[in-house]
Amino acid sequence: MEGGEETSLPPGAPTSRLFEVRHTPHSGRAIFATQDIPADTLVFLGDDLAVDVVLREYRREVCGECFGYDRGRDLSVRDNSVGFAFCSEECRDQWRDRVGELGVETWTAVEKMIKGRSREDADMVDVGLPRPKAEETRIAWKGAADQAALIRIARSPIPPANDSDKGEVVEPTKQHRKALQKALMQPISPDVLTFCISGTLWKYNNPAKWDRVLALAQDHTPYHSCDDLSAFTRSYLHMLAVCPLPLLEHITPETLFLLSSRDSHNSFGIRSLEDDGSEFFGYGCWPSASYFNHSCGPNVEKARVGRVWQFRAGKEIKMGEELCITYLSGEERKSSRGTRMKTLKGNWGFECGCVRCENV
Ligand SMILES: C[S@@+](CC[C@H](N)C(=O)[O-])C[C@H]1O[C@@H](n2cnc3c(N)ncnc32)[C@H](O)[C@@H]1O
Repeated sequence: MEGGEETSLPPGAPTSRLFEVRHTPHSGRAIFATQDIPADTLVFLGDDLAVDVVLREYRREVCGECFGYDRGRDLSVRDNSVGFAFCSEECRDQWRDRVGELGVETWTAVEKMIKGRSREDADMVDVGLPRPKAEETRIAWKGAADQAALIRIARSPIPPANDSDKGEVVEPTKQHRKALQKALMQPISPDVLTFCISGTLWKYNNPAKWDRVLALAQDHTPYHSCDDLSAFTRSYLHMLAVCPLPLLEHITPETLFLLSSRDSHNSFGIRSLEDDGSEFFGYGCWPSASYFNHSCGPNVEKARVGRVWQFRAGKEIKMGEELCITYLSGEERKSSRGTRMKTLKGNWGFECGCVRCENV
């Protein structure tokens, strides 16, 4: 939304006596100081993590709940059935409470599928390939729909013969079971699958908060490449093939696409807390924290403490000034204007209009 015509606060936007969210002509919604803010003031805590991915290669070393990490050592509390490790029993219990009984069942079913494979398929890294356009994306999801319909029937419970309220029941046949087997034989992309499961479970557990995700800035072409898009449609079918039955109606192309389209321009990297964040463990989407725009000369510093982002004034901020963080990683911040512009355009899809870039 551009042009300042919209005045209402989007659901889930951050609120504070220190700042307000307003529309800007060129960079969407942004956060502006409503009073002078002294340096080092804690301006906001973002604690509403909605979707998170701990990359498969870090699952033994990074706590599934608080993202704690001990220099690459395997964590002490392993929950092999769900495929996560935790730094303490407390973290494991919190994780189980958060995902709920259906969540635990889901992760268990998915882990069983991944472990049953002779070879784990790696997620592709495909930076720089052409992104599938909206029409290609629509066609790919439509292509998955026919197989999805067969899998749903293969997994539908058959009501007892004397059940008078049968409705339109299609009995599963060989064709339906074959579609399910075919889906299971497709390569698994564990990190894409994790993203899809995490988001679907969050939506299932927090239906009233879904509008906070929908309110975020969206990317209409969120898939990095055709391979990435295909990893999502395969993950959709994998989920339909193994997730517990009560979750099936919640696993839809619409939900998975909306998750990607909002995550794309709003996710934060989950990185190591030391070494300038050199280890990239995964990423997550915190809707309230997604209203900070980027500046190449930011006045707000962000730091992750467990599952929470702390935002602090990095310098004195005057009333009316925009509060900005940087989206660039350590090394990227030191690069030239041209390189920064290219990185921001490639990763976040915008031409940086920050004061540092404009003043060159
Ligand atoms: C995490 S969101 C920030 C909040 C966003 N402005 C909104 O309305 O929801 C990131 C998006 O904000 C916009 N944005 C952030 N920083 C910007 C900047 N320095 N120049 C131009 N656009 C920017 C881009 O559209 C970017 O993809």
